[in-house]
Amino acid sequence: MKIPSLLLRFPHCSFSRRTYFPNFHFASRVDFLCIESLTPAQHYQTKWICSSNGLRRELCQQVAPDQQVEELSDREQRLVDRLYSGLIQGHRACLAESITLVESTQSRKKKIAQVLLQKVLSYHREQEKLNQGKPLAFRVGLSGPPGAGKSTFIECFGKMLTERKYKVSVLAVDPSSSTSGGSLLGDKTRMTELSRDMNAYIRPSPTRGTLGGVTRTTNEAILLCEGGGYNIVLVETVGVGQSEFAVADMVDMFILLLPPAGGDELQGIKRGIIEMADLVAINKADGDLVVPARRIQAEYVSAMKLLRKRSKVWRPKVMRISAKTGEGISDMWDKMTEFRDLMLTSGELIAKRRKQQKVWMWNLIQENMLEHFRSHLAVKDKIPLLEEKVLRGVLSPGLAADLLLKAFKDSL
Ligand SMILES: Nc1nc2c(ncn2[C@@H]2O[C@H](COP(=O)(O)OP(=O)(O)OP(=O)(O)O)[C@@H](O)[C@H]2O)c(=O)[nH]1
Repeated sequence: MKIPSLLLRFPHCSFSRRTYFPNFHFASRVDFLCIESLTPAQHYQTKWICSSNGLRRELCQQVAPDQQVEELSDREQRLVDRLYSGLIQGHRACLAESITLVESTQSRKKKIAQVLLQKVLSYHREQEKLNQGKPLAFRVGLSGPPGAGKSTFIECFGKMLTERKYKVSVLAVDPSSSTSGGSLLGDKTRMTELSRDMNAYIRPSPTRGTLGGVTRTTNEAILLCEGGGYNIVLVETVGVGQSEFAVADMVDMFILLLPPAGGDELQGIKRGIIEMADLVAINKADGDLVVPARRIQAEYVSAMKLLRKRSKVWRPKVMRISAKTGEGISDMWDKMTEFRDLMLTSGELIAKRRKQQKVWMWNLIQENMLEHFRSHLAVKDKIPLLEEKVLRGVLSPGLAADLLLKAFKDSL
């Protein structure tokens, strides 16, 4: 294996490079060694990481951008170039068009979208290197039951951030729109003031697709927003389904927004979501609702003490805010930046992002494999027949699955 370049090296550790690369004449002590190699034949980039735990190989990039570019027609290439340059110059129209492209289910458009994404990723890597390896944007997930005040909060919070010279993008994940035909997020006029702000970009939820599809495009939309210079990316979801679990796997910090109501009114909220929250904000702590908000805050503070510790440096916080009056919003941002800084300096943020990349990869594989399986010639025609036999009870589901899987494997 050709190992062309040494990227990182941290001193202070007892670890001999000679152990792993006998042909290399190494300096004696290194803590962490990271070597990247690009093997064009294999079409992927490999990163070798040595630590005191041994040597491991990580797959980093699918394909170098210029290898894919060759496959595009001149017209498609011009489209990629136009979107890319518009995007990195911060044109909102190009960002919107790029997100529409990644949301497309048409195979040619999907291919063009992947080329664009690769270009954006390369740009992203360069920018991160210039930023001393620190992430360019803070990715925040926001979830809460309908009526908790998410739009009111985003409007108030977003305006505060743009006034502080941040560029904010808001992405909505709402797979309910694909199943129920109506969108909980995005349909009505929400965040009217923020949507007029030149330093904010609001993307309503895509109106079709499975949860897997919507989350894939949301992950890609996050990258595009970051490429467009947005340094705060808010991903909003309704906390009554599965989407919030998917969102928690895309962001640096996960926030749960709750109204000052207990028990019955929060039935839809799953316990699991509370466990994922890095910060719980009890909204509407104004007027007559201050007292119930205090009570709910105390309840959550004690409940969260019992939860499993997920970070070495951060204990989830419970705060009271009012999105209507703006009270507590600035303090909440202070807590959020405290979280980001602690996670960054401890290395947990980077580790979390790496893990998320892996989850993302497996989600994509799962989704694509199933699609590939269902449409494969060896099984496509057999599926209706076997399904029907399973429905009539003349064939067990296990045996039907075995038959289909065998037909698929034999054809490989
Ligand atoms: N008193 C008070 N009311 C609030 C506050 N924030 C939101 N509301 C009200 O709560 C209602 C719901 O607010 P939204 O912002 O639409 O809530 P949402 O979570 O976005 O709701 P969905 O769009 O249905 O998911 C509205 O009538 C708001 O005016 C607050 O801080 N205090």
